[in-house]
Amino acid sequence: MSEVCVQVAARIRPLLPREVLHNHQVCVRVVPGSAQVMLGSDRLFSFDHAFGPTDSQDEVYESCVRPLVESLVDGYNATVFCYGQTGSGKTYTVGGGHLGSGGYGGIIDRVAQDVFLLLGEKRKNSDGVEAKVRVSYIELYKEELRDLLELHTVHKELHIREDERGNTGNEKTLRMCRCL
Ligand SMILES: Nc1ncnc2c1ncn2[C@@H]1O[C@H](COP(=O)(O)OP(=O)(O)OP(=O)(O)O)[C@@H](O)[C@H]1O
Repeated sequence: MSEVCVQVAARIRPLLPREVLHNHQVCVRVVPGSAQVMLGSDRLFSFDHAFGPTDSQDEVYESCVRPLVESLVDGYNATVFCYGQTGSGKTYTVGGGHLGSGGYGGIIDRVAQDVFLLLGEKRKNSDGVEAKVRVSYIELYKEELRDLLELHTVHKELHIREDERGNTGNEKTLRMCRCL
């Protein structure tokens, strides 16, 4: 991983069948062999990584996310933030299908697999290493938070808070932080 703390990757998804059907045209391309994206014929934008319609979930993960997971098990914080207009491919990239289903697995599946793999290696190679893995999966939609791991509390109001130690989370995760 380079020394830069924040990296930005652009991903261009393929046209969807219904877009092809409606004769939509491709208007944005990755400049071959570069991390630049050309909008129309003359507007060039540079990124740390640029992925085109044929680039796989694996390529996105290996270049952008795996190095972060490696840092994570060394004790660093890492965030992957996906941004884009509706239908641009955020869910596909982050959630995707399952890893087993023909390699379409998105970032979440791959991170989950690698976190345990790398922690296992760490435990094997160094004595006394202990790790706790906690997961929360919260949707923020129009100012409302929903706990996606507790579907029966879907309509329950959750609040993001900061505790006296500077931990940020909802009431439940903060309680867990206090227990650690
Ligand atoms: N790289 C890709 N390769 C193939 N299909 C893709 C790719 N990215 C997205 N798609 C398809 O494009 C459609 C829209 O993608 P997706 O649902 O991920 O968008 P989104 O940004 O999450 O939209 P929203 O903000 O509305 O939830 C889906 O049918 C998805 O399968």
